[in-house]
Amino acid sequence: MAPRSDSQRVTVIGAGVIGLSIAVELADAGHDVTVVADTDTMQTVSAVAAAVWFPYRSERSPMADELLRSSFARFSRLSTDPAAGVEMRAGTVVERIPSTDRSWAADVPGAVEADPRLLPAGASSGIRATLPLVVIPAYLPWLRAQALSRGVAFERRTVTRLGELVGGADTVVIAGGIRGGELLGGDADVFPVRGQVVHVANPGLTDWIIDNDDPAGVTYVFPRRDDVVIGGTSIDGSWDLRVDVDTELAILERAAALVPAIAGQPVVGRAVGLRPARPTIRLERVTQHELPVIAAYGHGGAGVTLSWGTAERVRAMLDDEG
Ligand SMILES: Cc1cc2nc3c(=O)[nH]c(=O)nc-3n(C[C@H](O)[C@H](O)[C@H](O)COP(=O)(O)OP(=O)(O)OC[C@H]3O[C@@H](n4cnc5c(N)ncnc54)[C@H](O)[C@@H]3O)c2cc1C
Repeated sequence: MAPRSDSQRVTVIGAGVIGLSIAVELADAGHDVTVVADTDTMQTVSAVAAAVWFPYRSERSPMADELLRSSFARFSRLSTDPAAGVEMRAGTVVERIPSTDRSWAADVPGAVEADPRLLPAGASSGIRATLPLVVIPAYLPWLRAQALSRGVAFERRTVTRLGELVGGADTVVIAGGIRGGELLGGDADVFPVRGQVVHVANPGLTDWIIDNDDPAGVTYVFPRRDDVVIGGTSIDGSWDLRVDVDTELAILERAAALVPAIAGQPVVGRAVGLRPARPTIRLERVTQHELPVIAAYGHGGAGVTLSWGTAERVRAMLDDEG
């Protein structure tokens, strides 16, 4: 895009899915973007994500619904580019509690009531839907390459205080995930929700299944290309990043009960990540700092799901007030 007269120098702190999406979006809008991060993208929480478009453990509100919608539309478009690693895949969301929120399905084309005969024992209902499934090992490198091809610069370091960036940036966007509040004087509302996953070889599955209210523990099976991501756990307040062997065995057992083809498949990977949870996503201008700041963190278990909507909001904030 041609340089614009009101182009800003923007430093984005964070190279997870939120920071990278924002960087691409702002570069597309003609801004001069630098991403500063102290973790390689493939070592972030984003690299642990399963990752299907679904509003798990994140704010539900009209604003969040808008982020969901715009991200869905963007991922749908990206699914036509095989290099991006986004695939539209059919699957089932199992419901065990009659009051389960199913408002997310309102904007999903073709979402229908699941055939009760195909649901696991104990399910009260379910939804069949075709959703974006983001193959993270392909998608995150692709996203970073998209940023680089738009002229985004990358720096690998820790930002210890915002004052360091004065003179080099007109606006700072904080996309620091679980650490998002640290540079803003702390944020007591952010907390980790520990998630553990195991990857097994893909026996030829394409359909995904989510059974979040399985009484034995949250269970999901997301076939990617060569492997299948199986989860999981959802432990509020736990900072423990170690893979727990007993937890892994229990996850495999629950998943095999749900999808028998999983049984006996070789384990090819395992991971633990801390979802950056917050009662509300922090997506706003923050004043009274050394330079203009936009906060963009606290996406819980839906950072991939909400990423493009978040990036579009940040772009609008810069354009409206830049
Ligand atoms: C097991 C599991 C399964 C999940 N499944 C899904 C799913 O199916 N769908 C979905 O949408 N989401 C899913 N999620 C949630 C998703 O992974 C997160 O919401 C998302 O990754 C958050 O992205 P982020 O960019 O905000 O943070 P992160 O990926 O954590 O990135 C934070 C970045 O900020 C940088 N940083 C922070 N502070 C500083 C600083 N001071 N200086 C320099 N750099 C800094 C870090 O280095 C890093 O680059 C899952 C999460 C887990 C753990």
